[in-house]
Amino acid sequence: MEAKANGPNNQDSGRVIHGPTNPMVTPLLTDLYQFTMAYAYWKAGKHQERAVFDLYFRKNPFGGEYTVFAGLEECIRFIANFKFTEEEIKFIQQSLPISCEDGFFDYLRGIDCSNVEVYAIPEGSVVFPKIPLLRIEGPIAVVQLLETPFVNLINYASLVTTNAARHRFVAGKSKLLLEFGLRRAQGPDGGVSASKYCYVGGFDATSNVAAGRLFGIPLRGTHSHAFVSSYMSLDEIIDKSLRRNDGSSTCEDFVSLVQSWLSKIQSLRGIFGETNQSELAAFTSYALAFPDSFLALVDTYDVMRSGIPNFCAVALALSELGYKAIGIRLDSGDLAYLSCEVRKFFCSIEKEFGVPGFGKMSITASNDLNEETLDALNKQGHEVDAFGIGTYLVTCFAQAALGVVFKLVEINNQPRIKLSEDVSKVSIPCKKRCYRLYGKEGYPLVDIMTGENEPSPKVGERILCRHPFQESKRAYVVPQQVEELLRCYWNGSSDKKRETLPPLKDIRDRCIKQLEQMRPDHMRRLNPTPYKVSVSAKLYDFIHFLWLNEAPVGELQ
Ligand SMILES: Nc1ncnc2c1ncn2[C@@H]1O[C@H](COP(=O)(O)OP(=O)(O)OP(=O)(O)O)[C@@H](O)[C@H]1O
Ligand SMILES: O=P(O)(O)OC[C@H]1O[C@H](OP(=O)(O)OP(=O)(O)O)[C@H](O)[C@@H]1O
Ligand SMILES: O=C(O)c1cccnc1
Ligand SMILES: [Mg+2]
Repeated sequence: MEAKANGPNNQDSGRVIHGPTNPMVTPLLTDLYQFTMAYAYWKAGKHQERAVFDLYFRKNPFGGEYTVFAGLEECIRFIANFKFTEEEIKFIQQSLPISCEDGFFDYLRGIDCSNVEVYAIPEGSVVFPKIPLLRIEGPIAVVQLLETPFVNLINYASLVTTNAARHRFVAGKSKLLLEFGLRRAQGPDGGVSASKYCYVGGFDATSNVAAGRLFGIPLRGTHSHAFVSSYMSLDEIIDKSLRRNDGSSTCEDFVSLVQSWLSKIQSLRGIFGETNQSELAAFTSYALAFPDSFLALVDTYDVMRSGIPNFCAVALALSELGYKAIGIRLDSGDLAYLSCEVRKFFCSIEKEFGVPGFGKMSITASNDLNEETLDALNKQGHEVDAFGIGTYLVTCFAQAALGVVFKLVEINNQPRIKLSEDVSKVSIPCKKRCYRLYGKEGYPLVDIMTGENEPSPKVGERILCRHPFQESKRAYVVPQQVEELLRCYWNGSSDKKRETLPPLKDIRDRCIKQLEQMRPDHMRRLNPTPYKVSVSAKLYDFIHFLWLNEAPVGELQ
């Protein structure tokens, strides 16, 4: 699925930067108006003017006070290979008015991103509203064409990474989190991207095999109800033999061994009803196929009256042959109550039959889980070890989009501002530098934006941090650590040093580490404290000077 690499400078420490993961990501994956604007810039002779754009979002998603930034690598892969094919040029020509001059299409033929620079916050970082995630500088016509694909590549990636991180936060560090969303995702790219970015956000594994291959994400899975209901009786099992785990001998009739264990469980536990025999057949058959890693879905008929005794009979038979079953999955019912009942049952079997570790077998839960249900389970008390989460996670059910924007902040070294009746939509002008200032306790305290040529904040030196728009909101900070946020990830064909693209695992590690470093009150689900985002005193004054300059003075009649 990797597109060919054909860009101007697509070497990363000697490695080729491949095209975007999804071959649908081409220079045509943009809005028509980017081409009409590019034409108008060209027609006016303005297309080479040097522009600076900021890519940022305005509000944290899911009612939270943090966001995890993701999608950067795909953006860099895109620009490293940005080049129109002849066929694409023809299509653009057909799509624009016939009056558009041929010279524009010759211009498009020649463009790539060798004059573009991208500064970005490292992927996997915790980020906040208004701070540029990317600062893109280059010829205005080219950078304009990048707006839509960049916003597209970052919006969902950051949203779903944040969603995954929030699920991880509620589930707790010790739980195994499995992403099961492919079937419910918004199309194939939604599915593959979800698997990639849920891993970044702290999930442990995915059921999505394509994502496992593309990104090296661990693959995990159980089995479905169809497997259980496809069996009618134990007679269907033809080859009943199973070699002992140590290879010393073979049990010729594993089915009978399972049945004898089931009788022992029934007599010892005083269970008089019959368990479902087709379910027993399915479990036995699955154990014969995977004796080393037996895990059964136990809720097809009745969890406590059938699924669990059947599972235990198979697991005990396996144990007699030296194998250790993994555990069960629950996919319906009251997951808190059932998981506790199952754990008690496992523990009693461990005691009654003297099978060490039986009580600790893994309990996986699935079925329409989300942050709220995980939270409810925690409050009730449960015995679940692993959660399989699909629909709510990958569709980002609680919030449809992050609302990433791409705004012009400077052209030909002239700062630009976008005004709005809604103050939160006023853009912050100038090519900027951004810093994270850390406090005494090691927590990030505030992010601050300054003009490009202002001196950087210094450790131990007091600096005034101002709310960009509210005059009365300001604070002095003496940082204990200063981290510059924007780093160079793309510098066209220049020799300037740039960051290499880290492996996905490193992006995930960064995300987990940064989330752990946040002050807990920013992270809590109910009424979290907003993290402060500020500007320097100088930038504050400039924003307001420009604002007054650009806003027309009204006239009262
Ligand atoms: N103890 C619990 N506390 C809060 N929510 C729970 C608890 N146990 C399960 N849930 C959630 O309740 C919902 C139950 O859904 P629903 O009633 O549709 O399923 P079900 O009847 O259990 O199973 P089926 O899929 O067979 O219909 C799911 O979203 C599940 O995650
Ligand atoms: O519930 P989600 O978070 O989306 O997790 C994935 C779901 O997909 C599977 O079955 P499916 O939903 O296809 O069938 P089921 O509802 O009958 O279990 C699985 O059993 C989960 O229920
Ligand atoms: O492996 C599983 O149990 C699984 C995979 C996808 C969806 N639901 C369950
Ligand atoms: Mg379901």
